Amino acid sequence: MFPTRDIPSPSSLFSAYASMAASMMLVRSMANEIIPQPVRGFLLSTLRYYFKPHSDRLTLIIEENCGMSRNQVYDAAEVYLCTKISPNTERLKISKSPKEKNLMIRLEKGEKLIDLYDGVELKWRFVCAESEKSNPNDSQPRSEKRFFELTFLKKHKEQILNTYVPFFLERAKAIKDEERDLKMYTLNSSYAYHGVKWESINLEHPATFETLAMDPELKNSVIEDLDRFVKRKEFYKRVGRAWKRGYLLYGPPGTGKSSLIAAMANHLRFDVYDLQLANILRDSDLRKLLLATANRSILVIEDIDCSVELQDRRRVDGRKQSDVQLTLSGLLNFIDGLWSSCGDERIIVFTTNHKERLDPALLRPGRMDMHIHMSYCTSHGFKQLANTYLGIRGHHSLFSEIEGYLENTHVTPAQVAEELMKSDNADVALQGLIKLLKRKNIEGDDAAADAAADQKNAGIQKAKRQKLENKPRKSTRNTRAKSVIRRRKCL
Ligand SMILES: Nc1ncnc2c1ncn2[C@@H]1O[C@H](COP(=O)(O)OP(=O)(O)OP(=O)(O)O)[C@@H](O)[C@H]1O
Ligand SMILES: [Mg+2]
Repeated sequence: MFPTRDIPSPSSLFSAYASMAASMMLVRSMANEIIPQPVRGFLLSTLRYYFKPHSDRLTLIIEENCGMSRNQVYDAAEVYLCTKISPNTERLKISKSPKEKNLMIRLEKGEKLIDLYDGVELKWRFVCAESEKSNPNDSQPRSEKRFFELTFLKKHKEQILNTYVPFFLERAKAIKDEERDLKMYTLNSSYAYHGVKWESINLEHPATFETLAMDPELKNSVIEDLDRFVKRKEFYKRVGRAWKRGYLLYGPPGTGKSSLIAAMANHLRFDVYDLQLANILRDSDLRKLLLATANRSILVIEDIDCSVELQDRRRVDGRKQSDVQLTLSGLLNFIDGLWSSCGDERIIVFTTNHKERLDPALLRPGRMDMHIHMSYCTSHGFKQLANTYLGIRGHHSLFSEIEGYLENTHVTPAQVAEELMKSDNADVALQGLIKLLKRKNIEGDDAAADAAADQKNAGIQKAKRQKLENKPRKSTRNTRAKSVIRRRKCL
């Protein structure tokens, strides 16, 4: 049952209203006489403010521009809200420019949506309003003012401003990173004449951690290491270290070092700077180049064992010796010192085919955080490649033969991948691989026999040399003695 109330008659309502209006007029005329005008105005506006019904909601207006520049909160909201589109949304805008990979989806004007954050309900509305013309005779069309309205209960104001807004700014950044093309920067070819410059192209390397054939434990530890690194901004700040991480990738050619770098870049959505040291002459140029690199990037120095043989370069390129002033210690000191503290989220990767040839300065503990060995193809690596290239997920009758060969044959993942690409027919491709493995196996045996023979020969040669070294010394002494005698005789 609904509670019943006495409903006043229209005539009683009218007389109550008339008497209230009369008393208001009386108060006003008395006030007009007693209270001076400025004070009266102030009192009236204060009374109006306090007796106006107040909403328990707060609305934030997020305009497209702030002064001359774009409002980052607006741009972030636009991107973030695309992920919140509900089945109730009726109108959306879609677009795609030639340079973009994906469709861009945005709210249409007047559309509303609801977001939930930590149990708080947030109402969003996208508004496009035509701005007023300052001069009504102006023939220019009215400009459109776009903004978002974000409405929520006032009691959540602190939470929304301090955590929700930073949260969607961060989310939008991640979404944009995901959408944008990765870049690969290389040194421009006319470097010597036009000074230090990076040139970029889109990095469209398809390598990912899923397609990379490598020891699964090692692969997981690299992924975990990268993920931990990007999450540790506060940690690096707290312990007073530059937010950088160094990886040394070593292994024979064709074992996937460059592919691993591409997989890292694709995983983190970081740009890559490929620093070809052979093109740089001076430490000062190197510094300029390094300072021109952006945050959230991977600096790659490939074949470090070859590129730092600076003395040899002097002879090769024929430049004056004074022109060539790039040193490994200059590079390492700068990377460890100034450069890494000038930016955030820096990753440095060195690669080499010969770890044993590297300068000990590079291998010193603390210099490269992780040493990653990229090995010849293992049975696990082969299965990964068979899955990627031939789509074989489970077992295949030729696998055991192949795995048997792989145990004692040195074949790189690049060579295996090349064989597997030769036919769409899995049997044909795998037979081709077996042939290669057999050949390699024989070559390997021959090579081992050759190596053993070489070793034996080397032993014999060494013994002979030692013998000869002993003889000449005597003979030299004899010759010298004879020549002295001869000279004396002459005298
Ligand atoms: N571990 C791997 N997993 C998957 N594919 C691989 C792997 N290693 C090599 N490949 C294939 O071989 C090609 C060459 O490999 P990559 O350039 O990564 O080798 P690398 O170790 O960098 O060789 P280099 O020492 O000569 O620079 C790659 O494009 C890829 O197709
Ligand atoms: Mg490489």
